[in-house]
Parts: sequence; structure tokens; C-alpha cells
Amino acid sequence: MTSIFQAMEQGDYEHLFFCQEQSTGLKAIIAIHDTTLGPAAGGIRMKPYATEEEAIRDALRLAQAMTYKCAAAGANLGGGKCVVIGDPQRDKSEALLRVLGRFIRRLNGLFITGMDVGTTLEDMDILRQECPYVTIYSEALGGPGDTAAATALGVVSGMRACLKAVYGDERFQGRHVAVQGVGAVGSHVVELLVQAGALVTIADVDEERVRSVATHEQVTVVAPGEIATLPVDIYSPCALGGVLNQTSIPTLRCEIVCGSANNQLQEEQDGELLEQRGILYAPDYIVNAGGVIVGADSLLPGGYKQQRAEAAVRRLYQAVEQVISLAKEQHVSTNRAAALLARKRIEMMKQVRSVANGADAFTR
Ligand SMILES: NC(=O)c1ccc[n+]([C@@H]2O[C@H](COP(=O)([O-])OP(=O)(O)OC[C@H]3O[C@@H](n4cnc5c(N)ncnc54)[C@H](O)[C@@H]3O)[C@@H](O)[C@H]2O)c1
Repeated sequence: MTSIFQAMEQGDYEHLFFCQEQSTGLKAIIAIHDTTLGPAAGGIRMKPYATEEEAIRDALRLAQAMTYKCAAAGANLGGGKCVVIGDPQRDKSEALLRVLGRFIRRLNGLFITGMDVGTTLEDMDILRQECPYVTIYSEALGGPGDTAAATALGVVSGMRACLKAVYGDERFQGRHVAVQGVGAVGSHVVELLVQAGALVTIADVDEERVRSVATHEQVTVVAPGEIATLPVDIYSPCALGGVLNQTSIPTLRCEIVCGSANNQLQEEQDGELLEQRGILYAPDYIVNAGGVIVGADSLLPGGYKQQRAEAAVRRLYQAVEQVISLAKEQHVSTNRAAALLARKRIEMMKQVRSVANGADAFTR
């Protein structure tokens, strides 16, 4: 890696914090990318990184991705990430989590957080004892609880915006959706689609999962290898990343791709391949932002309120609508339009901030 300051300068990062505590073995890095739109939001990832450099790189990369996610999703949040160096099975302890909570509390709301790979909702409950800036925690403690349902609501709101753009009608009646992966998010997506009157086909490598979800008469099951190429209105990847690539895109037979899986496009240019095929792609990092949006609600006056949080998640409809219209206007793919939209929002608020600073200077 180039020097740390060079890396920060290249990606225009605001802060990089290193947290160390001997008795618990805590070694954590908190990257704050951009707080123009609001406090930096991002989860806590715990992984046995091979080197410190790898951990720093991951924190920087993921924090930047969060800036774009929040901005494009219309949230008033910036981007950050915390990575903890260690094996979650072996090295995680209550004391380590509480110390980390204290470090995050010291940042005074600059960074708000929840779980990610290697951390759980139970871990967040422990951190929450030390730090009010942990925004995803158990319902029993007054928090939003597991965010899979909110993520699914965001995905289905994104599907509605896509249906409206493609067919001029956002309703699901008579529409056919193929859901790939019916885990935490996918199972909720299926439930919402069934309620809305869609025909749903599902596939999962875990047969137990398939059995538990295929209980409605509107739901049919196919083998995992078949789900992506069904002739459907919407293909919804809710399992793995990289499913949209040079090999898979020519075989798709859907009008819309909209699902929760992270990093669905193997390469940025796969967005153009989808566009050339006339398939509308709802950028994954926008439609799967429901969890982050729900978390931010915990910070509002009176604490977490489910109805208010769900209303905010439903507004992902408008975020997707904006991306679709910007893509048309600029003749770019929807994934490029999402990045443009994110940059536009950040630039707009940077200008507002400079005006505010000017006014402050004047009154002083
Ligand atoms: N949970 C959230 O709130 C959330 C938020 C944002 C993004 N995401 C992303 O959404 C995706 C799903 O998340 P989740 O929390 O539901 O995970 P999960 O592990 O609960 O569910 C994933 C499901 O996909 C199945 N699967 C794996 N490989 C498959 C294949 N080849 N074909 C069909 N099914 C397969 C698994 O058996 C599992 O049931 C992930 O990419 C995740 O990163 C989740």
C-alpha cells in the first residue's frame, strides 16, 4: 500500500482511527469516509485479517462504499466502517465488545454502527450497553432487531419503482418474480410478494429453507441452477454476489433485476451489458439499504419507532425512481446513474455547508 495518508488522500477520507486494548486483545480500525450528509454509518466486521494492511484496506474500501450507498439511497448519512482484527469464534469476548463500544462512544456520534460479517445482534446488545451510537440492537431493548425484514421491504419497494418504469403500473398482481435464495432476507421478500398478489418461484441450495418458505399456493420451487434463467418479470438475487456477469447476463429472460444480494454485478461494465439487453437493473446497494435506514431511526427523537422507520425504507421507491430517470437523462446504466446521484447529493450539501460556515464567520 502507498502510505496511509496517501491512501486517505486518494479516496478523500476524513479520518482513520486505530483502537487497541491489551487485556482484551482488541485491535480495531474505524474508517470515516465522508460525513457531508450526516454521521458516518457502517457495520462492525470481525475477521482474522492476515495483515494490518489488509484490514486497513478493507475498512477504507467498505467505508467509501457506505458513503455511496447512503447518498444514493437518499439517507442523511455518511459512510464509515469498523473492522476488528480477530477470529470471531475464538477472539470475541464480552469485554472486547464493551471496550470497542467505549471507543465508538468517544467518537461522539461521528460513527453509527450495527452488525456485519463476524458480528451478531447479541454482540450489538453488548456494545449498546456502552454506546448509544449502536443503532441496530434487539427489539427487547427497544431497537429495530434483525434488519432482514427492513431490507426485504426496501427490495420490494425498489421492485415497485421498477415495475412502474417498465409497465407503467407498480402493482404485483399477475407479475412473476423469481427469488434466488430464501434466507433471512429472501424469505421476507417472498412473504411480501405473496401478500401483494405476485406469482413467486424460489430456489435455495438449502432444502430445509425451501420447505419452510414454499407453503403458499402462489409459490413454486425450481432447482438452484434454473432460477436465474426463468422467463419472469423480475429476477431477485437474494443469495450471492457476482451473479450478473458476462456469462449469465446473455441467458437472463427477465425484464427487471432487483434483489438484496451485495455486489451482484461482477464488473462495473456488466451494468451496461444489462442495459444493452433492455433489462432494468435496480442497483443492489440502494435497494438493500433498508437496514441502514432503519438503524438511523434509532437516533431520532424518542428513539426507534417502527412505523416511522418503515416509512423511511419505503422511500427507497423514490430513490430507485430518481436513479432510473437520471440513467435515461444521461444515457448511462442505472449503476452509473446511482453513483452520479450519490456524488450530486454530496456535492450539493458540501455547498450548503460552505454557506453555513460563511454565515457563522459573519456573525462572529
Ligand atoms: N440481512 C440483511 O439485512 C442484508 C442487508 C443488506 C444486504 N444483504 C445481502 O443479501 C443477501 C442475503 O442475505 P441474508 O441475510 O438473507 O443471508 P442468508 O444467509 O440468511 O440467506 C442466503 C440464502 O441463500 C442461499 N443460497 C446460497 N447459495 C445459493 C445458490 N447458489 N442458489 C440459491 N440459494 C443459495 C442460502 O442457502 C441461504 O438460504 C446477502 O448477499 C447479503 O449480503 C443482507
